[in-house]
Amino acid sequence: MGSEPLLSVRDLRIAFAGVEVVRGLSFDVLPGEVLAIVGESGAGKSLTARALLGMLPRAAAMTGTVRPDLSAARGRRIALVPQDALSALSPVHPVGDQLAAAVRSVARVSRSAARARAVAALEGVGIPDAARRARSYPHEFSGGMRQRAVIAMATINSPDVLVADEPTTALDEERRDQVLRVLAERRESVGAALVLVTHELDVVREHADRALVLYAGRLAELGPARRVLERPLAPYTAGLLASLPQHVDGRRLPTFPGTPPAPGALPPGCAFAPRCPLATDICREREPEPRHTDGRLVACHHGEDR
Ligand SMILES: Nc1ncnc2c1ncn2[C@@H]1O[C@H](COP(=O)(O)OP(=O)(O)OP(=O)(O)O)[C@@H](O)[C@H]1O
Repeated sequence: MGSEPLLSVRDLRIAFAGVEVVRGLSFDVLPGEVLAIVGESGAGKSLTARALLGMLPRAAAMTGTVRPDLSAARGRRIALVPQDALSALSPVHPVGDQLAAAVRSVARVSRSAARARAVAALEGVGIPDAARRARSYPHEFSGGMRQRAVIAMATINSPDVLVADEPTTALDEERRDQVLRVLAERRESVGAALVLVTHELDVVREHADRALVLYAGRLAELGPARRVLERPLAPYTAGLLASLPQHVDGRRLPTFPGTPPAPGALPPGCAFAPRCPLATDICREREPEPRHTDGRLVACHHGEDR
């Protein structure tokens, strides 16, 4: 892993109709790393990932910076592995043609060379009899095969950064493991960094180098995935872990009640304070800024006390 970031996000804010849903996020994506973005539904994971690609919904107002802006090099330097392969693939073209078109969109190569690369890419994600299956349409593929085909598509031009937004939610457990394995293999073979949006902490544990934990559109904790999971410093991370059937260091972690606040109705101070077992007056008054603590960034007034 090199040290110069591939992407630097600074004070990213995303709002809809004047209501901020991503509220001042700063982080880097390092070459070759797997950075997991985790948090509950509505935390701003997808929007953050989409901001990296320059693919925010039209109604979104964004401020802050994502540098460099790779949106014009989408498909070449940065590529998306979407949640739903069916909507990402055209229903009216054979899968192999779509992969070949992706090759030809960035490189001047003959049709037959592009086609050969398409077949090799399908082989690379474990599609059996790839030369024949390249002529099939997406609806003729199983769900797992389709998801592998979009991984082939996203990696076919060897991008620097892959962004995968909950790439396995539509699949059963067995296929989920398969698809994550294929994604990890392909990512490694093209040497891309991967930004992996997920709400599954076992996926983070198995696949990520670093974890960015979001709560209500803000950074709660960012650091080496194993340390964040083994010894969470933000009470929110600890609570997320506790929602899984497991213990950390043999200790039972405290669970927290309630649900995240609606974006337009944030409490004063720390957005997590109403659910937090450690909350004190300062938490209800002032939003904590991320601070360097124990090799990571933690946004909690009591992060160091844990
Ligand atoms: N097009 C949109 N218009 C209005 N609000 C939106 C839009 N897209 C997202 N939001 C809101 O922005 C917030 C963050 O959304 P985002 O999809 O990034 O969350 P998430 O963490 O990825 O959640 P999930 O795990 O459910 O996908 C949510 O409150 C969501 O309702």
